[in-house]
Amino acid sequence: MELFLKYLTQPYLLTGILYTVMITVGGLFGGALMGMVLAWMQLSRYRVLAVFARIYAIIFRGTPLILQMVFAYNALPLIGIKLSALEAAVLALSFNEAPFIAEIIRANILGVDRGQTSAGQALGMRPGTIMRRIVSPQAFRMMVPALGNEAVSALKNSSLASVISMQELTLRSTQLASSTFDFFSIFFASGLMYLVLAGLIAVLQIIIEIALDLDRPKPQDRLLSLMPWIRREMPVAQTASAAAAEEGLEECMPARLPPLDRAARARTLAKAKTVLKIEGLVKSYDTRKVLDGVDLEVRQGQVVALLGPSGSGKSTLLRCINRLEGWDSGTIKVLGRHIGVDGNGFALSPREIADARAEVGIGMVFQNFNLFGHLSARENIAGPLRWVQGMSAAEADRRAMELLERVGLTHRADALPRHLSGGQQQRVAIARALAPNPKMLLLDEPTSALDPELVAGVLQVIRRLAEEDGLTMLISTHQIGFARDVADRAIFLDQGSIIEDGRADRMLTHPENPRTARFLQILSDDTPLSA
Ligand SMILES: Nc1ncnc2c1ncn2[C@@H]1O[C@H](COP(=O)(O)OP(=O)(O)OP(=O)(O)O)[C@@H](O)[C@H]1O
Repeated sequence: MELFLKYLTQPYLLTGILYTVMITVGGLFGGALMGMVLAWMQLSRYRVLAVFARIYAIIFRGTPLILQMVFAYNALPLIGIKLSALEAAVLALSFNEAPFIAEIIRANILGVDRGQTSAGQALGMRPGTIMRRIVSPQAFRMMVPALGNEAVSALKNSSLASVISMQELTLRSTQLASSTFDFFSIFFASGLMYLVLAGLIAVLQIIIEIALDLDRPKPQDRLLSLMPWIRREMPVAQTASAAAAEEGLEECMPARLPPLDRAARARTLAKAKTVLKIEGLVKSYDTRKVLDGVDLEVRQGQVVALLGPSGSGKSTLLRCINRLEGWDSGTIKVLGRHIGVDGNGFALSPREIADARAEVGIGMVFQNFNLFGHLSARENIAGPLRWVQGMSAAEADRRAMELLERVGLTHRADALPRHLSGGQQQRVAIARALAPNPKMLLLDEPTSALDPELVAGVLQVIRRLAEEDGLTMLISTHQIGFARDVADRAIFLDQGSIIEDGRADRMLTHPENPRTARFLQILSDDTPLSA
């Protein structure tokens, strides 16, 4: 025991720890930098970069680190690169760690829901902004445990540097043991030192996880959770009316509003300019045609309900308009401008498409809300205003609160999306889409992911946009009553083609095409007709 304690505090071993830490930290730092580059290459749309990254991974994951260290220390001098033992160890460990860290980064980036990227694109964010502001913060939170494992593994691998005479902890323990023959005490002490270092990594990992935890309890709650014997005062259960007020529904659910003055709207719309013009749009996935020659013209202020059976191509059509999808042939012009193609007919880069989206101004609301999961309701709105429109923080914040007030959610401004109900999330998503004052709003089944009691609040918000703002809207919906009351025009899509197009109130009560009639009949059997 005495000997063990002596070795535990011996300067010779303690300085060995210092080298071990230097190799580990250097290797991890270099590995992380190279790993980021490799991950970027693998995710790049340029296939050749991905191939290079793969070849690198095969070589450095497939050969032992000990050989790589020997190569860096003994072989590199042959081509004029002379490194100290420390430099060679750090270099080899960096090259060895890089493909493992790259895979951790890549897996977690791919693990972020695709809808987050679509929402960023629809808001006009450039690919770099989406990666930096939306994807990376979410991916990093998920990759911390795996990076912690990698750090412990690098710590243990640093002991292989003893093979190139690096004076780290393992080599010094071995040297000491061979001169004193006190193997047990020395290796026991050195093992304990490795354990302490690994423990420090685990503590650091926990601290980072707590710091990044969006749901972390307030400090006083955390203290209380360590003392389960202390009984906490619990909030009294909500009454139904309090729950409704919390939902913001009271304000959003007045008695059903009177129908639109269709004659007046028709007169205004007849004079309005064309906002959207689609000609001969054809889109296929593999060999299957999903849109088959769609022609459509929408005027400013017009509210168009897009109806059709599941799989008829409604979402695809909306995504094409915003260039979230490419297509095979045909043209789409928004306010006279092609999104995705320059004046000479050449395809734009993703960055140029993002700028075009932001300039043209098309808002998009998704079926699954696609709020940015790591940002509060307020930041979901204010963030894109700062990053895309270049607004000041104060101005963006003011606009966010103004819009949250419009959708009845100022009291939930600082809540994370996952702490909001589906209806509240969709209302925040609508506020976010409205924030940059879009010329046109595309809504892709905005209520289909909601519980029935939350649908009305969202529909009322949309209806106000039509009536009070005169916003041009294209809404894919199965809410026939809502479409009949709010839309000026209804379009029925079947197998990628528009088979009926007319005044919403007429078409939805007296459809001409038998397939429209059958579809409406099925819906009316299943769902209540009014919003
Ligand atoms: N990324 C994709 N890859 C392959 N096929 C796809 C893809 N996205 C959609 N599809 C197919 O295209 C067809 C049209 O899909 P779309 O989502 O546009 O229909 P929809 O009318 O919006 O349906 P729903 O009402 O169920 O949302 C469907 O058959 C769907 O399976």
